Amino acid sequence: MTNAHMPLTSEEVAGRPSSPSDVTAGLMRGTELAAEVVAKAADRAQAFQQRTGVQPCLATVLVGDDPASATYVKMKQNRSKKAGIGSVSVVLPAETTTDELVAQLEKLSDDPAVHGILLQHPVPGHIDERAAFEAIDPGKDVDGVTMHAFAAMAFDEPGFRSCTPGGIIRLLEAYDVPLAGAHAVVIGRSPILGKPVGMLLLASNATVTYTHSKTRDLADIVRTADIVVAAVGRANFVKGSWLKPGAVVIDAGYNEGNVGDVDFEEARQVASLITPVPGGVGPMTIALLLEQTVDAAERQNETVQQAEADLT
Ligand SMILES: Nc1nc2c(c(=O)[nH]1)N[C@@H](CN(C=O)c1ccc(C(=O)N[C@@H](CCC(=O)O)C(=O)O)cc1)CN2
Repeated sequence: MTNAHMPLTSEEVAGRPSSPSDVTAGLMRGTELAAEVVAKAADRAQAFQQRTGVQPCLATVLVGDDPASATYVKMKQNRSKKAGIGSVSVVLPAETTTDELVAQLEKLSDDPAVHGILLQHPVPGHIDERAAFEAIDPGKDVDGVTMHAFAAMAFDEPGFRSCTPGGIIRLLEAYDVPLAGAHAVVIGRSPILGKPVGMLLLASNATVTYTHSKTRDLADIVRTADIVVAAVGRANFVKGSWLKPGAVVIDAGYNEGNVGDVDFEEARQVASLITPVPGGVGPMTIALLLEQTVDAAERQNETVQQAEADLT
């Protein structure tokens, strides 16, 4: 672990009051780790462009006018640009049909100038989101949302990881959190977060318990966890009293107003390490997206080179 990954004490958290009697968790600083990941991706993007004359390119697809989704897409485009990654923006009206969206994603999948595709979740309710995700070429699924990516995560095979889950694992590794044999409790079972993060933890030999809105005695189960991943989508849902002293708490919530799924003030007095919101998991999501876009460009270029070599 580099100095940049040393946990912050509460005293270092700008704007947060602390008292000498506080027993507080160290902070897992996603912003700093994400900056390192993005800097490396930017170097690779530049080297790729110098070598091939082609700029790695991410296509973002936004359906409808949800302001939060529009903000996240803008953040992804801005950070791509800063990292020397090109972006193509597709914005579709809220009344877009599943067939129209699928056609658009297939078109981007066939476009050799596009290396990665991101469909912003959630799409409007009338759209079959699974059908839309599956229209993304698995080789361009840099957001790790296709069944192909999920199977690769489940079988611990190389492939693109779902970005938030992949970012969470990188944070745990950077802070030397032992995963093998640890009991990880995942709260939430969404296809982009809860389900894949459990698969990745399992691949790292953690013992994983999935919980969700219908789980009985949730607090009692959470209290047995060495690692808690809160991905439930409800602001301040996880209370300090639910935590085992010394637990590592990953708050993957992104509720309105930059509020996480964990009651931070309570949890930090019980946990050993905790991700803040903002500044924890969120920045890692975008960092993984950019890193995987460069991976995709490199892999696609190798495939083209190989095909050309096979022809000669
Ligand atoms: N196709 C996808 N859709 C969605 C994903 C995803 O990974 N793929 N994740 C979420 C939202 N999300 C990205 O889309 C996201 C949410 C929050 C952040 C973030 O960095 N938040 C900051 C605070 C915001 C700010 O700086 O203004 C933080 O936590 O520090 C990034 C990405 C749903 N949809």
